[in-house]
Amino acid sequence: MTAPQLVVHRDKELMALAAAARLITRIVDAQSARGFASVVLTGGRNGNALLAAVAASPARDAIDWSRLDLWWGDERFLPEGDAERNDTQARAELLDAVPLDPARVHPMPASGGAFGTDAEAAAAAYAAELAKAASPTDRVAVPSFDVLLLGVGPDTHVASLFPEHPGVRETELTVVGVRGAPKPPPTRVSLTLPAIRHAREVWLLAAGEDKADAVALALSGPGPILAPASGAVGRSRTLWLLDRAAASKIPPQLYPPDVA
Ligand SMILES: O=C(O)[C@H](O)[C@@H](O)[C@H](O)[C@H](O)COP(=O)(O)O
Repeated sequence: MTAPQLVVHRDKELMALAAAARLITRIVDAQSARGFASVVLTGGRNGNALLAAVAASPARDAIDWSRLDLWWGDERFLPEGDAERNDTQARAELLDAVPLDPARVHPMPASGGAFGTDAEAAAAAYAAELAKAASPTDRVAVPSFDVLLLGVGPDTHVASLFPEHPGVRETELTVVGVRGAPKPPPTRVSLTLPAIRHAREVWLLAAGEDKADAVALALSGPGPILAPASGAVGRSRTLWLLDRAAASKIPPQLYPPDVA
């Protein structure tokens, strides 16, 4: 397991711009190497700010949008088109402005659709969609995502995996229904840690003073049950993208780097 890499930017605006540049480059590199790229989006303010910065980037069309697979790490289990849904917000920030192949965009099911209010059935359907896209070499039934983006909650939650809740304890399923989420809305669908950990790279986004305790706790290694963000690690890279405020309580032995 790779040690987390920390990158601290002056403020959340610069963090979003720098993360967008980083994501564009990572997608272009993946497409150049393998002909396509696979990215998992996150909800939340920092995730949306990153998408807005990609949309505004002069380099954005270096990406071949027709060869980009988009998935979601979690979704608020609300009716299709609801303004609070992560995919609704992602479409407004970026997706509706770029020529994606709709067949390669995989929103999580909405409530009131084919699965009614059954979040567990919706989760099982998304797990099946992920499994179909996985390759025989994938040891977990999800594709080898190039980048899996995660916002980090003030309680160290990532996706819809909350401290000491059932979802964060899941070790077999790749997608779960979530009920009673502390962050509204209460019913959600979420990737689990086994699915998250199958990503080549996991990028965690946290900005603002209100995340400083969560960042410091997650990086101190209390284990994923107490701090789900600490369990969100990539196979080849785990990158924390922070602003100074969110990094302000990181233990000194972890950051800033010792300058010889
Ligand atoms: O559905 C959601 O709400 C998100 O997926 C959630 O995991 C979010 O990323 C964090 O709560 C951080 O949100 P902020 O970036 O807005 O603080």
